[in-house]
Amino acid sequence: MKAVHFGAGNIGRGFIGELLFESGFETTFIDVVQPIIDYINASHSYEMYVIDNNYEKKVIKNVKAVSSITDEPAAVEAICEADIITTSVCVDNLDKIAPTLAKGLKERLNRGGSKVNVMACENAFYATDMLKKALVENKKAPITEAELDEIGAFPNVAVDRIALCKVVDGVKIPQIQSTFELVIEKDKMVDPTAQPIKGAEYVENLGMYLERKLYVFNCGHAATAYFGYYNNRATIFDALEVPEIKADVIAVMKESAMAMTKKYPFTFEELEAYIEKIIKRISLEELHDEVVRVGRSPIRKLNAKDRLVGPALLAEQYGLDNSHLAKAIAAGYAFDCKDDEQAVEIQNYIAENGIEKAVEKYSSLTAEHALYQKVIDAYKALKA
Ligand SMILES: NC(=O)c1ccc[n+]([C@@H]2O[C@H](COP(=O)([O-])OP(=O)(O)OC[C@H]3O[C@@H](n4cnc5c(N)ncnc54)[C@H](O)[C@@H]3O)[C@@H](O)[C@H]2O)c1
Ligand SMILES: O=P(O)(O)OC[C@@H](O)[C@@H](O)[C@H](O)[C@H](O)CO
Repeated sequence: MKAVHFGAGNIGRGFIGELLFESGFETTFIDVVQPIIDYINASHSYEMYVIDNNYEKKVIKNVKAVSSITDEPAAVEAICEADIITTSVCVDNLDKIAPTLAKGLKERLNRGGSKVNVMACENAFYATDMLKKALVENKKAPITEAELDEIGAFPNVAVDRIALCKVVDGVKIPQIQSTFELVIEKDKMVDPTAQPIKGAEYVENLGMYLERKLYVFNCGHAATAYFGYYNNRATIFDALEVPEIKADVIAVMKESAMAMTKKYPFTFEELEAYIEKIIKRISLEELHDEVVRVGRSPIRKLNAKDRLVGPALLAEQYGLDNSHLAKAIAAGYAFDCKDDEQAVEIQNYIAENGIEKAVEKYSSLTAEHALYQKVIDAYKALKA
């Protein structure tokens, strides 16, 4: 069995690549970073380490890598031959992989190939749907929605594993936490009874798992990163060592959890137990997970559908308290990390246009939302 995975980064190699290997796939990674491609091809294997298991070394075999920049025909060929196609490139890059993927799927269709599952393993609100939209909208390799439906199936996915890396000789080597969850939208698969990736869960009600992951876990994680950054803490562990930050983060997660209980059949007690488990996982000292990694790409994270504004709006819709979420969003707007392109863009925009216009532009909030003024007030309080 053959797999194609776009993005040989922390999650690509440290999570999806491992599960594909354990499930018997021969995986072709498609990436744009030549040193990673060369490293994988040197031995057709790669190493990864399990942080919370005494850095146990795992070797993942039966892999190769191709560059979509210098060898797109090889990428297209791999897509034509694949039994499954996955991605983990960050949703901001889905439009960049779309032309190569579209070219491959169109060629597969022209050759009369079989229908293939395509899944975007990204932290976002229904990332596979976003990928499908990017495929249809890409101008370089036109493909219609009808053609996509003829050659592919597009299940959404919830993806959970803390995957970091250590740089050795210029190559990022994945360092992962043992706990993981990969939840797949069963009814959208080519064959809803098949379970091609071992270790994954196949469910009919993905929404509740996806939103719990993004709106509770990633929500609390991002809040920790932004509060921590504001308070000059380097890592998530350091941030959660500060009792006030920890209390605020738990309050943020509970506001989000309360909204989840209105939308889905979760009890608040279940979600409290989930929050406790997540706080334990993210505050493991050995992770050395930097607040700048967890807070990265704030334009993406402050989007109305993403992990902070998404649950805050949901809480508002149900008439629930979202004041701690508003404070976390404000801290996101205060994230002035110079090494993060998106943070620099937001800071420049705020400097030129003010926080009000920034909140309108990046979070699509207007004075019609009660949340709008709460975020602005919280931001001004932070800056006072
Ligand atoms: N790291 C985690 O703990 C974690 C956990 C769950 C989900 N995720 C999600 O997984 C995705 C990837 O995160 P990551 O931490 O692995 O990031 P990463 O930066 O380590 O990996 C991204 C990879 O994508 C590659 N890439 C970028 N643009 C590309 C393009 N146009 N074509 C091909 N490859 C391209 C990069 O070179 C890199 O190797 C994100 O959506 C993230 O939200 C991450
Ligand atoms: O990957 P991002 O940038 O969407 O979010 C940063 C972290 O919250 C994220 O990578 C978590 O570590 C991961 O989602 C855990 O499963």
